[in-house]
Amino acid sequence: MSFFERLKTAASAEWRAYTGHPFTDAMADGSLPEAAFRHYLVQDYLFLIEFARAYALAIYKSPSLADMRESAAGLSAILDVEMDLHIKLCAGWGLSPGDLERAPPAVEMLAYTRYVLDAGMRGDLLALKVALAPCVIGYAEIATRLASRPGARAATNPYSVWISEYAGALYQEVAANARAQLERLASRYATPAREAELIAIFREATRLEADFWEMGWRARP
Ligand SMILES: Cc1ncc(CO)c(N)n1
Repeated sequence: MSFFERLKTAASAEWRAYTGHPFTDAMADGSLPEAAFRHYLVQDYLFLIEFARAYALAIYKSPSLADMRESAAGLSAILDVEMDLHIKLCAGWGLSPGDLERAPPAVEMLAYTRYVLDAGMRGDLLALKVALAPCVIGYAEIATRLASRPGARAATNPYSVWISEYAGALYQEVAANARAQLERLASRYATPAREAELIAIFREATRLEADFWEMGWRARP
């Protein structure tokens, strides 16, 4: 079993709660109230700013130049591609990038990003990449599942743009690269003695991902 499969198996309850959250199903069938999505997306913009910092930390923590380049590509995928989706969707509600940056941060956003940054600061690159794994690999898995639902990508679904972005080839490739790098790092740095510590980080980050959906879900009118 691959390292990532072992992490997922060890945190299967948390992984299910995250990847199968009702918020995601409501995006697929278009029934999610706009207010909930909007609250989620504004907080997700703030989240991505902090995640960009986490990728910058991963560059710093990289033992090799190849690792450095991988994290630099991840950083660029956030700053130059993913955030454009948020800017475009929020512009439709009359929100500028400045408005988004000034939004009051929600505790769920703070808890998740602080957790990942802390795991990365006290740990090595593998620990940091384990903390980042639920994010990028999880969204790729969620979007693929949602895209397979009938009507999910239809123009009548207000969330089709979001689903198509994360189910699209570009994001799927970012996730596949992240997964491949995780396996390479695990083969170099994961020891049986470290497995419990790494599983604990993965489980906690996955739980905080589910809490992030829950934050949006609670914002339904
Ligand atoms: C909360 C959260 N997790 C993962 C992703 C994927 O990058 C995102 N944009 N937001």
